[in-house]
Amino acid sequence: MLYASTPAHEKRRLFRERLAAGELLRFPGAFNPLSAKLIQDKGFEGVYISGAVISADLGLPDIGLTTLTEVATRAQQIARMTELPALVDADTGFGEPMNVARTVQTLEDAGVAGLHIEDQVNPKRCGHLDGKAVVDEDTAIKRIRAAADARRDPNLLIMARTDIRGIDGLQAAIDRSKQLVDAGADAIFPEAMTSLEEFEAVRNAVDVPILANMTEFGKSELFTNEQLANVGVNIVIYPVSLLRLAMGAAERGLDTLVAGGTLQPEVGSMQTRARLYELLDYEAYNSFDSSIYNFKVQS
Ligand SMILES: C[C@](O)(C(=O)O)[C@H](CC(=O)O)C(=O)O
Ligand SMILES: [Mg+2]
Repeated sequence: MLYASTPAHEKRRLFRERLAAGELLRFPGAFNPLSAKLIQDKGFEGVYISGAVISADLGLPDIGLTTLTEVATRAQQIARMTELPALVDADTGFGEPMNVARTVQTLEDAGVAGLHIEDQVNPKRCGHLDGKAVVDEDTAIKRIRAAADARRDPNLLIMARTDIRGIDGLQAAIDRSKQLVDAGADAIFPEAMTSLEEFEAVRNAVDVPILANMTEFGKSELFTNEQLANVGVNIVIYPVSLLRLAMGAAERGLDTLVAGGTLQPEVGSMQTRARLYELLDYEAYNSFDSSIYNFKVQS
């Protein structure tokens, strides 16, 4: 009921513990706090908070238009609704290294377990698009160093994302990943890897956890959990997937309504009122006042 009971520092500690255990941790992207509850209910290990989703949710493209305040607000709303660790996309860190430091402290206060900062220039774009540009080595290193130094909870996971693979190739991604680990990154997000062999090459080059981005309509094939675990990937994200599924369903529903003037044919595919109330733990609110949940719901 209300918010999750696990304090943020405890979520971070448990996240670190599970990462150290070496299992593949699955983080679907929550497009809102309610979907974070669903992700937890289905037994996943964590929740991803995607910059692309926050932008799309606001009706904007993912080109660095969102502000730290907007991202931190959404991250807090999502993170507090789940016992699971939340990993948030901090894009390029919202400015210079000193801004990156403030970004880290603000997101730490928002209760996330980890965040990633990428080496793209601004305006940035989706890592799976062509025509990206990255900052030089020195700037990329300064961002990560500032991030690592800024956290107050040593268990807050600072992940460095590099977008260089799509520009200068795999070897450049390996070199930069190593530099970012030396700069203090706790984990590496090699963006837009094209094959399992590429993930494996990054895995073998660094001594920290690595993340695979299984975004649809991108550069990577949608590898299975087993395939990713076999090449030593530690975290897999499905950043925009739930939003795409929900928007696909919403569009089909609206088409049905336009065509037939009623949503009756769609009711069978909707989440029921009973299931929604179950996810919201509606009945538990009777502990405040026994007249809150004193009705029967049709399922
Ligand atoms: C992971 C990502 O940074 C995100 O914001 O979710 C995006 C996802 C996407 O646009 O498909 C990315 O740059 O890969
Ligand atoms: Mg992003």
